[in-house]
Amino acid sequence: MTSSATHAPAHPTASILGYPRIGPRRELKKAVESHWAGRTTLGELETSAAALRRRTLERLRELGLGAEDSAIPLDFSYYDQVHDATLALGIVPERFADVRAADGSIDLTGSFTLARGEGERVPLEMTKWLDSNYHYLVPEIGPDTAIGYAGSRRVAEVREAAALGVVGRPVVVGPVSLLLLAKAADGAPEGFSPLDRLDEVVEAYVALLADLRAAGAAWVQLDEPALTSDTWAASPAQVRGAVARAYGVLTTAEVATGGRPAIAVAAGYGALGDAIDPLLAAGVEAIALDLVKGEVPAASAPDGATRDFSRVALLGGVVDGHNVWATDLDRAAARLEELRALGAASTGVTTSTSLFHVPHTVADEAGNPELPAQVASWLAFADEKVGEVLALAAGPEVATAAFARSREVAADRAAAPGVRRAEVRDRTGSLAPSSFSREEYGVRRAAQEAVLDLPALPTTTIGSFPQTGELRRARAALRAGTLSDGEYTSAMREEVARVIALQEELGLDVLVHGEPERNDMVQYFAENLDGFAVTQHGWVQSYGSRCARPSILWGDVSRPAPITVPWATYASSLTTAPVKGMLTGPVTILAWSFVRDDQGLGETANQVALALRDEIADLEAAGIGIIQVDEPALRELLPLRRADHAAYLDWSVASFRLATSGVAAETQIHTHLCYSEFEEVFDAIDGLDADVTSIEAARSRMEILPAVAAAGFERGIGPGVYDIHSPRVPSQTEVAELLRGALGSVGERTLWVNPDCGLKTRGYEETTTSLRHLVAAAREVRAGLA
Ligand code: MET
Ligand SMILES: [Zn+2]
Repeated sequence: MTSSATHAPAHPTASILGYPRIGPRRELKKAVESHWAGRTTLGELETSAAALRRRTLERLRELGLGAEDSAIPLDFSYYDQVHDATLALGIVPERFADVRAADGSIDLTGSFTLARGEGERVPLEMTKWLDSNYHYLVPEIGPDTAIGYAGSRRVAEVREAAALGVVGRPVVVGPVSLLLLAKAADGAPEGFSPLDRLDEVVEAYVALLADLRAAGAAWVQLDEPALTSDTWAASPAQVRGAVARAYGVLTTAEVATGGRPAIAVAAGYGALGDAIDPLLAAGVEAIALDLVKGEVPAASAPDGATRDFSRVALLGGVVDGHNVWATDLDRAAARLEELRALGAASTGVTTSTSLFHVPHTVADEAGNPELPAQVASWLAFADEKVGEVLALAAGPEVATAAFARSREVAADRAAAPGVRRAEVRDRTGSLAPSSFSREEYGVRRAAQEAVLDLPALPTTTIGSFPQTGELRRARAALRAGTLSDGEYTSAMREEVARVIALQEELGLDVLVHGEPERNDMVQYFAENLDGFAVTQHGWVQSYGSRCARPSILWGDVSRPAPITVPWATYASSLTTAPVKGMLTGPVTILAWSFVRDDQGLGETANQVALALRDEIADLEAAGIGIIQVDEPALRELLPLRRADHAAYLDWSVASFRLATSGVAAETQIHTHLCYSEFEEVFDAIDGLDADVTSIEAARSRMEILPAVAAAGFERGIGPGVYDIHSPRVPSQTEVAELLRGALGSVGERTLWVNPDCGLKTRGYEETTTSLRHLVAAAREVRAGLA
C-alpha cells in the first residue's frame, strides 16, 4: 500500500470525463476522410487535428474549467480511444506485424491500416463500447503477442496543451478494461484469456504513466468502464483480482517524487459495485463514479469491513454524459451530499461518462424548425453540461441562477403539452395480454403457405438498395429548398420503380421497395412520428470517422398519418410478386435515439410499438402480406449487469410483439438482426415470435446454425449468405455450398436465402452480380431437393 495520496495534487472540484472529439461541424471526420482519399498529406491532417484540439482547450477554458488544475481532459483520438491504448502497448496482430517500426512504435498511417484493413488483410474487428452506440476496435491478444510501451501521442498532447497554457488531464483506457474488451488472437490455445497477460500490460502502463508525468501531467485519468459490467468471461472475483494486481503495481511509484501522475480511475456506464474495494486498497488518488446509472457506494464492503475513503478523492458523476437532458441540479446536489457523507479526502463533481456521446452545443440548433424552442430549452449538450458541472461544484448558494433555471426547466418539461398525452396514455394503460400474442405458429404457417405460394428456399433482400450519389443529392437539394417536396417524391418513386424492375429481372421471390426515401432507418421514423425532434448539427461519433445524428424522443409517441404505406403500395402496384413492407422496430428506435428520461424505457417502447402497430395494420389493409420489422439493436441494449437482463428482455420482447401481433394469421412477419451472436439473445429472438428471422451469417460461414437447430427453433430463418460489409462478390458455388451446409441443420421448409443486411452502403455493380449469384445458387440447391 502506498502513502502517495497524501502528497497528491488536489483533484479539481469540477471536471468532465471527456468531450466530443469530432468537432462541432465534424471537422475531424472531414480532415481524416480527405486524407484517406489522398486529398491531403499526413502533415495537413495533423495540422487540422491540432487546430481542433486547440479549439477544444480554448472552449473548455472559456466555459470555466480550470486551465491549471487538470480539470480539462486530453482525450483526442484520430479514430478510437481503445485502439490508441492498444497501440501505446505495441500490440498488433500477427498479420499486421509490419506496421510496427523497429522501435516497436506504430505511426498514424499504421494505425489507420489496422483500423481499416488493407487488401486481403482484414481490419481489427469492431464492437460496441459498453451499452452505447459507439464502436471500438477490438485488440487481439494471444499468449505470444509482443507487449511493451511503444510511445503514445498523448504525451505530445500534454506538452502541446502546456504550450497553450493548459495543464490538462490525459485520458487513457485503463489496463483492466483494455484486456476485458480484448479478444483472444486467432490460434490462441483453448482457455487462454487476454487477462492472462495482465502483468506485461501493467508494466507497459507504468512506463506510459512515467512518460506522461515527465511531460508535465499532474493527473492521469484511467478509464475503467468495464468494471461496471459483469457479463465478461472472467468472474467478478477475477476482475477484482485483476484490479488489485494492476493498481497495486501502478501506484507503486511515488507521486511526490515525480514518479507518476496522480491516478483518477473513471468507472462510467454503471455501478462500480465491489470493484471499488481493490481500488481503495491500492490507494488510487481519485475514483470517478457514475451516479446517474450507478449508485453512491455503501459505507462498508460486503464482508462488513468499513470502507476507508479518507485518502481518496471521490468524483460524483451526476451529470449524464450519455443523454441530452438538462440535469435536475437539486437532485444532483442531493446525490453529491450523499457522496460527501462518506468522508472522502475530497469530493468533486464530474460527468457520468465522457461527453463524446452527446453533440457539442444546443446553441447550434437555434432556428432549427424540427427542434421546437421549448424542447431545446430542456436540453444540455456537451457545453451546457460543462456549465452544469460548474454550477454543481459552486453549489446552490452561489450558482443561484443556474439552480433556479434548472427548477424552471423541470417544471416546464413536466407540464408541457405533448409530454404526456391522454390519448396515448389511455392506449398503453389499457393493453390486454391478447395485444401481445398471435395465433400459434402452426396455424400461421399453414395460412401463410396457402396465400403466399412461395418456392422452397425463397430469396429476398433485407430492405435497402444502394443509396446512390443521386439519391443523396436529391435529399440535400430538398433540404436546401432547391427541390420541391413533389419533385423529391417523384425522384424517389422513379428509384422505387427501378429497384422493382431490377429485382424482377434478377428473379427474387420477395421484393422490397428499396428504402430510397430514408436518410436513416431510425431518423426517418422519428421525422414522421409525434414526440420526436431532430437536430441539425447533433452529430456524435459512432465509430472512426462515422457519425450519427440521433433523434430526440421527448414526448408521448403517436403516428399522425401512415408513413410507409404509400411507398409499399406503389412498389406493390408495379409487380405481381409479393412486396415486403419495411419498418424499424421499437427497441432499435429507442436504442438509436436520445430517449426521454422521465419514465421507464418499457413505457416509451410500448408507445412506439402502438404507432408501429397502426402502421402495420394499414400496410396489411393495403394488401401488403409480408412485413419486416427490423430489430438490429436488440442485443445492443442488453444491460451490463446480468441481474438486469430478464427485465430488459421482458419489455423489449413485449414491445416487438405489441407492434406485430395485431395482424391476421396469413400475414407473415419478418424480423432482421444484424449480428451472428444468435445464442446471446436466443430466448429473446425466440420470444419475438416472428415468422421469419434473418441474421448475419456469411462471415462466420453459418457456424451458428447447428445451435439454432439444437435449440429447437422451428420458424423461418434466413442466415445471410452474402457479406455486405465488403465489396467482394460471392460466387454462385460459394452461396450454394453455404445453403447446402445450412440444410444440414435447418429444414428446407424454413430456410430463406438473403444477404447479411441492407445494401445501402454498397454499389450497384457488385450488388447486382452478387444477387444474381444468390438467386442462381438458390435455384440450383432447390432443384436438388426434389
Ligand atoms: C442495420 S439493419 C438494416 C435493415 C434495413 N431494412 C436495411 O435494409 O437497410
Ligand atoms: Zn442489418
